[in-house]
Amino acid sequence: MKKRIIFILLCFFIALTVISSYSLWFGGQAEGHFSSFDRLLLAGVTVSLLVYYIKLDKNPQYAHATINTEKKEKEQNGDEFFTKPKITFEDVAGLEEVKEELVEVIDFIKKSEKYRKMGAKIPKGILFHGPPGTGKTLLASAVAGETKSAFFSASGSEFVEKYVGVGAKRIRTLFEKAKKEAPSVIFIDEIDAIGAKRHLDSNNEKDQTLNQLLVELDGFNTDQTVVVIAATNRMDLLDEALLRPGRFDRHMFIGNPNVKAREEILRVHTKNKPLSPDVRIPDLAKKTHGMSGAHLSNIANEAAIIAVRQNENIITNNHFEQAIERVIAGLQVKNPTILQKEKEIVAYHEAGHALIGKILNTDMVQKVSIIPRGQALGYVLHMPQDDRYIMTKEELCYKMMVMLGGRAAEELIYSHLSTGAKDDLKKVTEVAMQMVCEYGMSNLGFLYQDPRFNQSISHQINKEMNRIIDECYTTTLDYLKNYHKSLEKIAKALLEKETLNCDELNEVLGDFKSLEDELEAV
Ligand SMILES: Nc1ncnc2c1ncn2[C@@H]1O[C@H](COP(=O)(O)OP(=O)(O)OP(=O)(O)O)[C@@H](O)[C@H]1O
Ligand SMILES: [Zn+2]
Repeated sequence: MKKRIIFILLCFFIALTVISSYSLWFGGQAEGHFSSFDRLLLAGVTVSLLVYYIKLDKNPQYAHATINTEKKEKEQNGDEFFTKPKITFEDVAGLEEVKEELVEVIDFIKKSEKYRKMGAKIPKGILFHGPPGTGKTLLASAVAGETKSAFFSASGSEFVEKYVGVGAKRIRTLFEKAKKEAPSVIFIDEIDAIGAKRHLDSNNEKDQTLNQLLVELDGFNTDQTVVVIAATNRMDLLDEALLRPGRFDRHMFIGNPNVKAREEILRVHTKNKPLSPDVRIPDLAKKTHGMSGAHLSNIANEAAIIAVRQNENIITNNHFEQAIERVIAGLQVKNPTILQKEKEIVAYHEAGHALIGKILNTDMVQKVSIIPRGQALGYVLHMPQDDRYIMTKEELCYKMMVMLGGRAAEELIYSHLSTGAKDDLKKVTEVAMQMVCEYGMSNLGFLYQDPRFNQSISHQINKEMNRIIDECYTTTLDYLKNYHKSLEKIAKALLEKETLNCDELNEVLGDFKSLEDELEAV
């Protein structure tokens, strides 16, 4: 309203100024009505009004109408997804392994010409998967920031929920725009919203959107530097077509941070905050086991808010304690003492797996961790091995013993059983079943057995499987008893650091001798 009144006034004064000058320029009738002073005054008012009007026009409050039309135009040509982020890898704390993998992609975007000359194809699709709030979005924008690329960010749910019927069209526009602005990074968060498994009988909006996405992924040429990054918390839901080579074929797991990474994340988020000397970031990192980067950034922010509310100009350790309590309450996490006890059990369980692996010298342990991942409370990652087509009976037994190492360690240390070995036991049972029924490696002889067709023998099969598993378990327990000190060492290190890589594990074990080494020594 105000803007309109000023506009009318402005027009009026411009008209008056023109009329007053008319006589001056053309010697007209009006000469007698306007003195030189009047003309000067009129011109002054007009100029002031003009300046005021321009100022109003720039004020967002009054520029609303213009913004709305601009927004509509942007939606039509895909600009609504577009930004040029300033974030770099420095703003992303931890996640070192993922960053290392991404360096290659960054190099490609920066020096795409060099790669193209060699006939190398651009790594097109990258899939970030892992729990929420772990920095997937942050990392994707950092890739754009590091390479000074255009960043197009959209969420899968936007394509199906808000714009029913136009999802496919919007995907097309998004890719067209990104190609035009290349080098560019397209980020599609919550890809599962459009990329979930398709059903044969349906041809709904979602399937059309997904089909369009597949077409676009297949469609771009090698001379266009466009990298597409998608993110999901539910990789298991995705349609296999999306994960095929040439589409999202590079999968990177973005997990919750370990204690060291949590410390770094807290440092990033407290960088510009006034901290009291009693705030010890390493201690805060220890207290926030199992939390994501988003939780930690939330804690830093909450602590600052609490300090302001208490009229203090510096954030103290007490403020952080309160903030952590609030976030924990929000998460409805079990109380910290139970949490600590469970963490210990998980530490011994995972240490058991890793140690049996080392004793038997089976697959090389790449990483041991007590940070929850999916349904598992901890995990041991083995070095990817060459494809094996044949395994000996001994190797199969070793495999089962590594799987049983978790449960055996729990029994040895706590002498009671927990539910934590469910998955291990399932896998062990499968191996034992194959040994008895398919590989002829039991007292039942060489016959291929199918318990579904031969009910009468299923009792004997179960007995054999039990015998094999029991023997493996007893040996595993004996090994752990003999190597008790090493088990303690690994568990303690895990409780302290939460993850151990191959070198760190070897360091913890010191001059460790595997069974093979021992035998050789004899
Ligand atoms: N590694 C990290 N370093 C610094 N800050 C982090 C990190 N991880 C998460 N954060 C903080 O948490 C916020 C949320 O992270 P982000 O949106 O990237 O998570 P996400 O994995 O994409 O989550 P979602 O799966 O819910 O989309 C970030 O804005 C940042 O403040
Ligand atoms: Zn286990």
